[in-house]
Amino acid sequence: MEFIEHEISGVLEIRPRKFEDSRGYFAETYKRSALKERGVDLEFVQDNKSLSREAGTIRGLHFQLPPFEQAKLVSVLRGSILDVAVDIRRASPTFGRHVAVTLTASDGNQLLIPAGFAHGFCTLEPDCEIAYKVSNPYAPAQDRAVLWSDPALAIAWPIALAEAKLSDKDMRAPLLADAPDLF
Ligand SMILES: Cc1cn([C@H]2C[C@H](O)[C@@H](COP(=O)(O)OP(=O)(O)O[C@H]3O[C@H](C)C(=O)[C@H](O)[C@H]3O)O2)c(=O)[nH]c1=O
Repeated sequence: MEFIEHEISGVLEIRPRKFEDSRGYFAETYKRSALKERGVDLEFVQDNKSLSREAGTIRGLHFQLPPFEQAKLVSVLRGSILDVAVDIRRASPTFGRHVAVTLTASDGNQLLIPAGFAHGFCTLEPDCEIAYKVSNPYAPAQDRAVLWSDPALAIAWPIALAEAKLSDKDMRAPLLADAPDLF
């Protein structure tokens, strides 16, 4: 399992080792002890999966407020996504900055996103299926979003505003500067 640091401390790209043979491959895609050895001691309590049928689908930027804040371990089962984590901790020196990493089923790379970050992705091809672990259960009352296309975030999404496919909820999300509840 290889760990790759990115611009914001705590956000880690993970590349599980693939054991390939004539049948295909085997990979350990999550090992608590390996994360703990890397200084990441998280207990994941829920697994999620989503399928997005069209390329250019945006899901996010979502987060849950304390006491149900969620760290996430994101994997791609089919297709490829641009995965984005935005630091929304007001006291953080990297508040409002983001990490964007292309995750693909073929690479098997993952993104570990600490609590205190808003998470979202854009699909890069049709029929993208993602699976992700979260460290707190779903809590609708604490579920929040900030606008994926907020100019202040300067996220280089691979899709024009008018072409993105997203939910009404995500269309109506507030700008980061206007978000009432952050960390
Ligand atoms: C997140 C979640 C949702 N739901 C229900 C609530 C809705 O009726 C339905 C679709 O939910 P939503 O539109 O929020 O799904 P996504 O847009 O994929 O949201 C996710 O997308 C971004 C990328 C994330 O990081 C979050 O984990 C999550 O918010 O599933 C549940 O029952 N449990 C859950 O844990």
